[in-house]
Parts: sequence; structure tokens; C-alpha cells
Amino acid sequence: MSRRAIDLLSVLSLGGITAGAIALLWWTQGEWWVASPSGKQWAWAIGGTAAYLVICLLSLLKFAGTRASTRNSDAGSSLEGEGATGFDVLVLYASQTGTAEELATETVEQLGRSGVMAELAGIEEPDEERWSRADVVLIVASTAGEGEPPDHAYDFAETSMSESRDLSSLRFGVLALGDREYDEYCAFGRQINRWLLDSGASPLFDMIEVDDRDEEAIERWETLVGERVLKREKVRDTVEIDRLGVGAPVMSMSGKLRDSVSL
Ligand SMILES: Cc1cc2nc3c(=O)[nH]c(=O)nc-3n(C[C@H](O)[C@H](O)[C@H](O)COP(=O)(O)O)c2cc1C
Repeated sequence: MSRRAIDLLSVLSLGGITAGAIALLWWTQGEWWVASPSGKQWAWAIGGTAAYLVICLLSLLKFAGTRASTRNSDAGSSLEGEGATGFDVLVLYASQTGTAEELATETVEQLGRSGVMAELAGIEEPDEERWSRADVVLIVASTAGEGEPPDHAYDFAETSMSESRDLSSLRFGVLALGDREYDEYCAFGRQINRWLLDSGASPLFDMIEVDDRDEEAIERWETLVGERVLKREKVRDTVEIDRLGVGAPVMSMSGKLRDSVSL
């Protein structure tokens, strides 16, 4: 179930409970019942309240953990901590009505489940230094208006994307959302893809275009992210090349692998 659907369900449940409580006020006519509850009733009430508070606390802790791993509002810092691999992945979105942001969030969660901590941000958030520090940038971008970028990405498209940058050490993937009903199909995603190629960045795979939430295209994206990003992260840490073939490592590389390991 998507995050939006869960939010909607929560709001509806809370609304239903509140409406029920208000309706009960009318149901109880006359004087309130004033007898003291029995010991057993007290025990149930206290036990129930304690269990409710524990569940709230656990949910809060889980929520805080999820936010820490998916939303680092300080785009200038990389994520560290348990499970962090040092492999720097940025997942950026450009979204007018939330679909691209939702898909980008799901991508971060997919990576997280495989032990890769990725940073989620709007495409306009990371500064130039942050872009150059990333190993991989995955971008989910929709097109709005008539081939226009979403509002929050407008300045980025106007300024940053008109500058030439050296992104030759960057690997990237683009998921372009659009609708074939429009003349300028997936225009902004295509524009980003072109800009990254012109800036010297290397595609992990060909840009994927999504026509009106086409599930097949989205699944292809998930598969390729799994195959290309996660596989790459696994080979990154230490590669030992035994050129002699006698079991003695001749060369050991650690750190960022770029063109030396092709996918
Ligand atoms: C007002 C409006 C204008 C759109 N313009 C285009 C367009 O020019 N080209 C295109 O391919 N898709 C266009 N779309 C389709 C969106 O890109 C597509 O629905 C996308 O999934 C929306 O993603 P978002 O919720 O992240 O903004 C438009 C959608 C709307 C509502």
C-alpha cells in the first residue's frame, strides 16, 4: 500500500473514531453512571492504556528511523550510521502532484532494504559540490504544463541545467514520467537525461519513460536499480585481481570504482 493510501486510511480511521465518540455523547441520556470501576476493570483500563502508549512509542521510533534513512534535509551531508556503506547514492525527484516523489521514496526504500542508504531530495536541493560527491544519482522526474518542469524544479532547469558541469565521475539513471496525450512527452525527463550526458555522466541504463503510470515501465526501473546499483555497490568495496592466477593477490583496490569495473 502506498504512503498516501496509508495516510488517507489513518485520517479516515481517526475521523470515524471521533465521529463515533461524539455520537456516544447523545446515546448516554441522563446522569453519568457514578459507581467506581472494579479492580479488574481498572487493571484492563491501565493495561490497555499502557499497551496503546507502547505501540505509539514503537511507531514513533520506527517513523523517526525511516525519516533518518530516507529524508536527509541537509543535502550537503551524506548519511552515516548503521548499515551505511559509504557508497553515495542520491535519489532526486521532480514532481508536480506527488507521483514522482512517491516513486523516488519507494526507490530509496528499495535500496535501504538491500543495505544501501540513499539520500532523498528534490532535484533543486543538492548544491554543485553535493552532485560531484555522489557516486550514483537516480532521478525520477515528471513533466508538467506543456513540456515544462514541475514548479519546484523550474529554477534548477533554468540555471543549473544551463551551466556546463563536469559530472564525468557520476553514474546515473533517469525515470521520466509523462503522458503520451501531451505533445511534449516526458520532455523534462528527456532534458535531464540530455544534460547529464552532456555533462559527461555515464548512464547505468537507458532512460525509462513511464506513460501514465505504466506499471511495466516502473517494474523495469525497479529491476534495473536492483541489478545495476546494488550489484555495483557490492563490487565496490574491495576488488582483488589475481593476474597470476596462483591465488596471490597482485592488486587490491578499494574505494570508488568508476571506469575500471564495467557493468
Ligand atoms: C497539468 C498537467 C500537465 C502535464 N503536461 C505533460 C506534458 O507536457 N508532457 C508529458 O509527457 N506529461 C505531462 N503530464 C503528465 C504528468 O507528467 C504525469 O501525469 C506524471 O505522472 C505526473 O507526475 P507528478 O505527480 O510527479 O507530477 C501533465 C500532467 C498534468 C496534470
